[in-house]
Parts: sequence; structure tokens; C-alpha cells
Amino acid sequence: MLIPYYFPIKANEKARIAEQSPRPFNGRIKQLPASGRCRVNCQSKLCVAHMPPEDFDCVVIGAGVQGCFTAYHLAKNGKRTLLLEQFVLPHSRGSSHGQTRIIRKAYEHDFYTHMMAECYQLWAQLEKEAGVQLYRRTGLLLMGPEKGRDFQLFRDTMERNAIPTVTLAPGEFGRHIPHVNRSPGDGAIVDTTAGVLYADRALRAVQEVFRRLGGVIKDGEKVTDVQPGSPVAVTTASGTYRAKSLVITAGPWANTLLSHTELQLPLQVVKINVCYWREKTPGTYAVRNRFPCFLHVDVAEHHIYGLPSNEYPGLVKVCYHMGSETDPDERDRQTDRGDIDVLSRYIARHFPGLVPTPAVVESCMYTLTPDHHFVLDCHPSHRNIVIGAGFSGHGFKFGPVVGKVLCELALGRVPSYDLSPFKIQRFPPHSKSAL
Ligand SMILES: Cc1cc2nc3c(=O)[nH]c(=O)nc-3n(C[C@H](O)[C@H](O)[C@H](O)COP(=O)(O)OP(=O)(O)OC[C@H]3O[C@@H](n4cnc5c(N)ncnc54)[C@H](O)[C@@H]3O)c2cc1C
Ligand SMILES: O=C(O)[C@@H]1CCCCN1
Repeated sequence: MLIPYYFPIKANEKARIAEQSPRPFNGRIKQLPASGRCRVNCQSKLCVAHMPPEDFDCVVIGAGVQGCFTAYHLAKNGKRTLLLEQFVLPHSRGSSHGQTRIIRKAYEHDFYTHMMAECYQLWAQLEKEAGVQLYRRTGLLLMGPEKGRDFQLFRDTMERNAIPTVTLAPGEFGRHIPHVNRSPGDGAIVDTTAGVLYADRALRAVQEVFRRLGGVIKDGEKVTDVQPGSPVAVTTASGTYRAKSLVITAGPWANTLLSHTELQLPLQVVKINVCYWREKTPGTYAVRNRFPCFLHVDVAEHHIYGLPSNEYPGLVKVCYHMGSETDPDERDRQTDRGDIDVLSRYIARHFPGLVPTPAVVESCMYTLTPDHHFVLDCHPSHRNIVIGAGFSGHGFKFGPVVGKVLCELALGRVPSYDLSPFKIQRFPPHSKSAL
């Protein structure tokens, strides 16, 4: 259920969460003696539960795209940084896995388009540092009712920001974009800066550079407790780590982590069916034949988008920009396929060169905020805890800049961007009657 406000957790809820969390050494750093050595005479040489804490400048929880880039920027700033990940890396249980993501400057709001300029530079920098290609330019075809609100918002933002575009008049659409049936009344604009990011490869690259910079990644270590304070302490099954600041970039698990800090955000986690559709004639919509990414707005209740066939030869990724609510730990129990029915009808109507039954269906999750804008902010009660959450299905391309601003917040610096659209305070405050 969507929680329409943020609120401190009630005492009985906290007790329930505490009960479910295995807490080595009660998870309370203050119970360790000043020497940092185990005061419990457990006689075991392999005493994990009573290990002395380790000190870092910053601990980052969650090695998805946002946590990895935050850790990377912290390490670039010479900070001793620990990146903790609950699963063994690489994994496919969060939001950042998979082969591809769209990168584009086309947006409905200036503040995203402004951030994209630096994102492109930082992606290119990572490509150089890691010696791998992470971006392939394809362009993004924006389609939608020409008089519709969403289409106009995109078009106006692109115009205001002088994004290089090509507008396709109805008469010339088929010549440039063959094998796509355009709806009458639809406008079509190509953001020529857009393209594909190789997501899994990008995560590997940023983790590798982070390690090269002296950063420490501990995977297979789930954080089970957070003790706010200065230093802040986080506990996993392997021990307790202390740091001057903490960044929580836990994707769909953000609220689980935040429950240890008496904060809940209005986040809704949904499972996305990532569908690939077979080309009737291989190559029809191929990246090598310059078929672009596309975003079709106002064609269904939510946007429909796609990427050219590339990662799986002969298969085109076309997805619905919404899914059904899920518990991130029970993702595979969510079996709703209503979105796939919408997509099948869409494919049959608009993409005559695709078989309208998905050939491959993978899973991913969105963590949605009510306005679909990110949360990039300090914790309201603990300023050395920084939160990056609610990336609402469009955060990957921003990873390098999100990481930069979360790093700035963690270091107590003035962030490079106006973060007012991303503040926690934009959510209506806790109202007693609603609890
Ligand atoms: C199908 C799909 C398509 C998308 N398409 C695009 C696109 O085209 N372009 C774009 O820009 N964006 C896109 N996105 C959105 C983008 O992928 C996400 O916004 C982004 O990956 C979110 O990253 P994250 O780091 O916040 O979350 P995650 O990747 O989920 O990372 C959070 C990490 O925290 C770890 N964690 C959680 N709890 C704990 C704990 N207690 N202890 C330790 N570790 C923990 C998790 O295991 C996970 O690895 C898409 C998303 C999906 C699902
Ligand atoms: O961020 C993106 O570019 C895409 C657009 C459509 C929905 C999924 N994310």
C-alpha cells in the first residue's frame, strides 16, 4: 500500500522489525568497550559477533548503480569508503542489473535535462578509466499525441534547453523509422543525443575503478542494523562498522533500512516484467541498422518504451513503465501479467515486424515516489545519514551525478545542483490521524 507521507515508526513496529533482524552483539556499538575488543569472553578465535568495529570515513549501503557511483566519488575525494552489498556480486535481485538502459536528455523537467549534461561527461570519463564502452548512441524517438500534455512537456523542455533534435513530419516518418505504425495525431521527435548504456558492464566498471582507488567492497553482507550517531554504526552478520557518515542507497529496500532510523518514505516498490519480443525478420529493429530507442507517451495508462535489438540478437526490448506492487524479498511471487497483455496489444498495433508474444521475460523493480522524482537528501534527524532513494524507474542514466551529489552531502559540502525537487520535506508531513 502506498504510504502518502513520511513518518517516524511507532514503537511496536520498531519492536517487530528488531525481532526480525539478527543482531550480532545486540547491534549496539556502545556496548563495545573503548578498546574496541570483545568484552564477552567467548573464547572463540573466530568470534564474528564480537569483532571490533572498523572505522571508515563513509559507509555506503547498497551496490546498485547509485551506491557504486557514490562510493566511487567518495574514493575519488580520498575518503576511506566501505560499500556494503547484501547479495554476492553481480546479482539480479535489485534494480540495476540487466544489459541495457536508456540514456537521454529528453525530459519533462528542466532540472533533469540540466543534470544530464554532466552525466554524459562522467559516463565518458568512466569509459576512459575502465577502458570499456558503456554508451552507444542510437537516438531516442519520442512519440505521443501532439496535443497531449506529456508530449508537449518533453518537446518544450528539449526546445528550451536547445537539445539537438529532429522532428519527423507524418509524411517522412516511415522513411526514417520503417516498420513502425504511427498513430494518427501523434507527433514524433528524435533526441539525437540519446542512446543505450550497457548496465551490467557499467556496474562492473564503476566497482573496479572504486576498488582501484582503494575502496572496499564487502558483498554478501546484509546490513541488519543502523545506529545513528557520530560515528554512525552499521551491523552485518560479519561485524559492526563505524563511519563519520552513512549513505543509504538500498533501492527497493530503502524503507527497510530507514526503519532503523525512525523514518519511512512514501515509496512503492513494483515488479517490472522486462519483455523481449522476437523480430519476424532478424535485424528489422537492430541497433546496427540504426533503429533508435523509443518512448511512446499517452498511448496507454503509462508510457511504453523500447530499445533496439542488440543484447539478445533478434530480440527487441519493449516494456511498460509500470508494474504491480511487490515486497522486494518476494519479487517472484508477484505474477501479475496485465502489463504484458497491454504490451502484446501495443506490439500488434505499432510494431508489425515483431511477434506479439514475448520471447523472454525477465524481472526488475522500480521504487516509486508519489511524484516520480528522486529522493536525494540528508536524513531529517541525523544529518550524517544521506539518502538516495525512489529513483522511480529512470535513475540509471543519472548514476554518475547522483553519486556526486550524495558524496557532497555525505561530506557536508554544498551540492552542485539545486536539490529542492528531491527533498524529503516535499512529502506531506506525518499526520496523526492518518497513522
Ligand atoms: C526494467 C527497468 C528498466 C529501467 N530502465 C531505465 C532506463 O532506461 N534508464 C534509466 O535511466 N533508468 C532505468 N531504470 C531505472 C534504474 O535502473 C534504477 O533507477 C536504478 O537502477 C536504481 O538503482 P539503485 O542503486 O537505487 O537500486 P538497486 O540497484 O536496487 O541497488 C540497491 C542495492 O542495495 C542493496 N541492499 C538493499 N538492502 C541492503 C542491506 N540491508 N544490506 C546491504 N545491501 C542492501 C540491494 O541488494 C541492491 O543491490 C529501469 C529500471 C528497471 C527496473
Ligand atoms: O529512464 C528511461 O529513460 C526509461 C524511460 C521509460 C521508462 C523506463 N526508463
